[in-house]
Amino acid sequence: MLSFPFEIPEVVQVATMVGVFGAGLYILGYFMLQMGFIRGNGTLYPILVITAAGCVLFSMSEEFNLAGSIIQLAYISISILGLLRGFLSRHLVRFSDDERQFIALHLESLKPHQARKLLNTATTKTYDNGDILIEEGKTTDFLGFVLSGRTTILKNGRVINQCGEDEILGELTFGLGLPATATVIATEPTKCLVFDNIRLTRLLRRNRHIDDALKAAHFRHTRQKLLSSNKHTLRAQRRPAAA
Ligand SMILES: Nc1ncnc2c1ncn2[C@@H]1O[C@@H]2COP(=O)(O)O[C@H]2[C@H]1O
Repeated sequence: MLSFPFEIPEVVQVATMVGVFGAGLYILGYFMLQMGFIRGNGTLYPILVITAAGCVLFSMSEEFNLAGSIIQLAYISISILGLLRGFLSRHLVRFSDDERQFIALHLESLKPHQARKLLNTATTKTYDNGDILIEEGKTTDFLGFVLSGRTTILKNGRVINQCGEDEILGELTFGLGLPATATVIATEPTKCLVFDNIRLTRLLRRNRHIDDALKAAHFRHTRQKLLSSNKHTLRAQRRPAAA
């Protein structure tokens, strides 16, 4: 029991007050977690738990309780492990130049460890001139990012656009199980980051943040494609008139 040079009522003993403060922190942290204000795998929640557990543990100096102490020590240890894991996954992730090219353009809102998870579902593939990446009308599981080269987009056998470096292909029907809206043919040796559909779908189902970031990237990109497609149509319409 803590002793003080002056008399204070037992109910406001420092250790008790610290314990009550710790209990308050536990409740506050859990409330914020359940309300979605903080994330369980972020930094704030484990820090709150460590502080709360430390306070409750300190309050037990008044009256030792083995089971209570074990729980507090376990909370502290697990939270430290969680913080360490978060730190390592944030600071030890590495990307290849190709992956960095994709992240810089389309995944800026993702944290490095989230981008790493997403890119773990992709591999680099090369296509020769004339290779078909996607066939119109067929259900495709192709989702790729063009690292270099050139592809031609055809609809009903007619060229409607061209896509090259830094563009996404297969995004219009990805995850929808619908037939591809166009045929995509490599018209130069083309290198792409191609996502493994099954692994990617599994990851997106588990991780809403990555799913949102990828959908946002597809949305922005589709907008750009629409503008470039409009330009392509205008150019094609002008050509016979100029001839
Ligand atoms: N007008 C267009 N301009 C550029 N790319 C297109 C156009 N229409 C379709 N595509 C691409 O061709 C792909 C065919 O498969 P998806 O429909 O899944 O996704 C499509 C787009 O990535």
